[in-house]
Parts: sequence; C-alpha cells; structure tokens
Amino acid sequence: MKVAKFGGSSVANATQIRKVGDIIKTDSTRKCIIVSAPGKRNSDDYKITDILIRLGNAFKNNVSYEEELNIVIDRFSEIIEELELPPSILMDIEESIQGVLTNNNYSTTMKLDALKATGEDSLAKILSAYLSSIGLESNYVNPKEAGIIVTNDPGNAQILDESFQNIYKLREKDGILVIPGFFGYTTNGGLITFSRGGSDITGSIVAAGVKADLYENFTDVNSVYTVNPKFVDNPKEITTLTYKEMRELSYAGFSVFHDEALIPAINEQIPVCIKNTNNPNLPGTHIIAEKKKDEKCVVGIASDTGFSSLYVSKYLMNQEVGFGRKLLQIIEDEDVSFEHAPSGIDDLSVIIRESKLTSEKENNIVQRIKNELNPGTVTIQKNLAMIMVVGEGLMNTVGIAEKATAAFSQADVNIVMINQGSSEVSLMFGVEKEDLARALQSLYSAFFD
Ligand SMILES: Nc1ncnc2c1ncn2[C@@H]1O[C@H](COP(=O)(O)OP(=O)(O)O)[C@@H](O)[C@H]1O
Ligand SMILES: N[C@@H](CC(=O)OP(=O)(O)O)C(=O)O
Repeated sequence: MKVAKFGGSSVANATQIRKVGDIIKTDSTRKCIIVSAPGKRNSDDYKITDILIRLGNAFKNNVSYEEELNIVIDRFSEIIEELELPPSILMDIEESIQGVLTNNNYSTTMKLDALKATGEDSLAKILSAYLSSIGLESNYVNPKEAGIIVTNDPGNAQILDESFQNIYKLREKDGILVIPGFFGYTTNGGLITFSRGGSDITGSIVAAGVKADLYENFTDVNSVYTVNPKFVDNPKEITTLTYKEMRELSYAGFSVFHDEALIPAINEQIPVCIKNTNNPNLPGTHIIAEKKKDEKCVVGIASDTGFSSLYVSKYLMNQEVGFGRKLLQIIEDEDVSFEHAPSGIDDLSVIIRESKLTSEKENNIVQRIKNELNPGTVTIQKNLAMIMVVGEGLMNTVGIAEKATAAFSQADVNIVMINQGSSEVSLMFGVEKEDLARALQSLYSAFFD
C-alpha cells in the first residue's frame, strides 16, 4: 500500500489535477492521497494559503476581505468548472469558508488556522469528486475522521502518538481515501494547522499510521537536486539519500520537503520517494534508511538566510561553571529558540533565526547578558546565511573541510562561522547574505563538477 502526497504545484489548476488523476489511476496500490491547497500556477502567481492568511488578517483587523475571498472562490470555481464537476461542490466550499468567518466560538488564532485549512479541505473534496468522475472509487476523509490528533499549538501543531493507531484503521476503508493535508484536531476537537508546508507532514503521518510500503511525495521537480536550482543552473540530481541526510538538508533549506516530515516515516522505516507530477515515470529521489557503500560522501549543499549570531566573549569562560546554561536561560526567558551554539575557550556564538528575534527581545537579551554575566564583549551580527555541506560519508572522509574552505577562498567569501554538526553528517558555514550565491556556486563546483 502506498501513500501519495500531491503538493500545491501539483493541484494548482484543473490541468494539474488531471495529471494527478492519471497518476492515481495507473497504480491501484495508491490508497491514501494527501493534498495541499492550490499553489502557484507560474512564478508570478499566488498560493491559496497565502491569500487565506491575508483574508484571516483582514477579518481580524476588521477591514474589507472581499477581494481575498473572491480570489479564493474564483480559483476553486475555475477548477470545478474545468473538471466538469457539479456546482454543488463550490456551494459546499463557500459555505465552509463563510461558516469559519461567522463562527464566534473560535479564538482569533484558531479562526486563522481554520481558514488556512479550508484550502486543503476544499481541494480534497474536489479531487475526490474528480476521481469518482473518472471511474475510481474515492472517498473524502476529514483528518478528524482519520484520527489525526495534534497538540494545541496554532500554526505549529505536533502529532500525538495516539493518532497512529487511529490511522491504521484507514486500511479497512474501501476505495481511494483523499485526505486534506496541513491540519489535524486537538483532543477537544479544535482544528489546528501544522507549520507552513505541513502537508508533507500529514503525508508522512498517514504513511507511518497505515504502515505504508512507500510514501510518495509528488512535486514540480524531477528529483531533489544537489543544490537549490535557484543558485546553480541544472544542478546534478540526487538518486538516493538517507533519512539523516535528507533531514539535515531540508532543515538547512531544501524546501522541497518539510524538515519535520521525515520523523514519522523514520519511526516506521517507511521509504520516501520524491517524484514529479509532470514527469511521473522518472525514478525521482529515494530516501532510505542506509546508504549504499559506493556513494559520494557529500550528497548535497543546502542553504538558508535570515540568521543572527549572538556573540559573547569572556576570558576563562571555559572554567566558569554554568556560563552556557545562564546564557541560554536568558534566551529561553525571552521565549526564543536557538539553532546552533558553537563555542571556543573564551567565546560562544548562539545562532538564532531572525524571525524569532524582535528588537525588544534582542535588547532584553543583550542587556541581561551585560548585567548578569559580566562579559568582555556582546554583539549581534545580522543578515547571515548558513550553508550546510551534508553527507553521511563526511564522518570518515579526510579533507572535506579543506576542500570546502578552499572553495570559499576561491570565491573570495569570508567565513563568519564554522560548525561541524555533532552527528558528523554535516559541516556548517556562516557567511554574509550577499556572499551566499557566490559561495554556493564555488562549493558546487568543488564537490560536484
Ligand atoms: N535542492 C532542491 N532540490 C529540488 N527542489 C528544491 C531544492 N531546493 C529548493 N527547491 C525548491 O522546492 C520546490 C518544490 O517544493 P514546494 O514548492 O514546496 O512544492 P509543492 O508545491 O509540491 O509542495 C521546487 O520547485 C524548488 O524550487
Ligand atoms: N498549503 C500549505 C501546506 C503545504 O504543504 O503546501 P505546499 O504543498 O504547497 O508546500 C502551505 O502553503 O503552507
């Protein structure tokens, strides 16, 4: 039995949805289908989820939301019409959205989550009707009915273990099951969404729950590439990756697959395959538990921007018991999480995502460090990009760091920070944002050309 997730680009319009129908039709083992909300039809287009968020914010701020509502309804209306489905489906979708807007029992954050979810929910209803119209036995299954139970963290739901035994029961249901991605329900029945891109997470949860033989993730690229194609033309494709490698790469910026999405699949050792809806016969990229012996030691180079480095120095820091804990406690008190914390004898840097650090939090953190930890220096460097060179072979290959640093030097890029991940699957470099493209191109040449 397979679980197949189709991303926003795969369901952006009626043409794409027809391709999805063909893919499902050609393999009767594709039992559970997870869908996203319609994504971009071209690079200048918008994602329905983004419009729903704008709609929710307009509603919250008591300003007109007609324009956003019309964009959403028009997109679904066009898809339904082109697929020649009954207009009653559009009425149902409109009612659901209006029902969320007028429901006074929701808190503001829960209303936003419920609105966001209407994108995937509506598309699942449409796809299920379309599959029936082409002669397949298909049923729409709401995540509540599927038993997807999550924590009460709006916009950042985490799956609860009890879900998996509920989901296993889906195996007994007849026909193809079309489940909207991106959201679940709390034990009290409240609708909560995962973080952005979270339909990948639903797919993995369902694959783990039904103990699928394969989790297929259909998107708009032929495979996972060795580097983000935005930075290098025609980068080499990756044929196989281990779970560990993919997790590091997606965490570090390979947005093709959500970094939280691998965890349920890993727990049940379900192989994952990334495939292209527009080229479904190509093999795609396989994500598996163990690496084959003859593969390259570096499999990919990921990158992400929007980081700050909080740098603290103090002589004999290494001998001061509890210094690291006190520093991290100050950051925790501001409700800020950190990404990395490389340290030396007399200094420590804490790498934080800029999206988590408001200027008020930043001032509080710096002030408290100055007052409570008596440091030599405290500075915050902004606009950093992180580059991660990833591969399980890194562990026992000599000279990788040398090759990487030579590539930075050839590109005339200053390395702000280096950190070898404790897992030894990744080597991380911090650079200034404007040096990122140059650094990536040079690293790509060094490791893959
Ligand atoms: N290393 C990479 N390999 C492949 N795609 C990548 C990589 N890094 C970033 N991407 C981007 O990820 C996109 C696919 O992810 P996403 O937009 O979430 O798709 P979907 O709409 O199917 O969910 C690709 O179009 C590509 O631009
Ligand atoms: N539609 C949601 C969830 C999702 O997974 O979308 P996509 O498959 O287009 O990345 C979002 O935009 O966040």
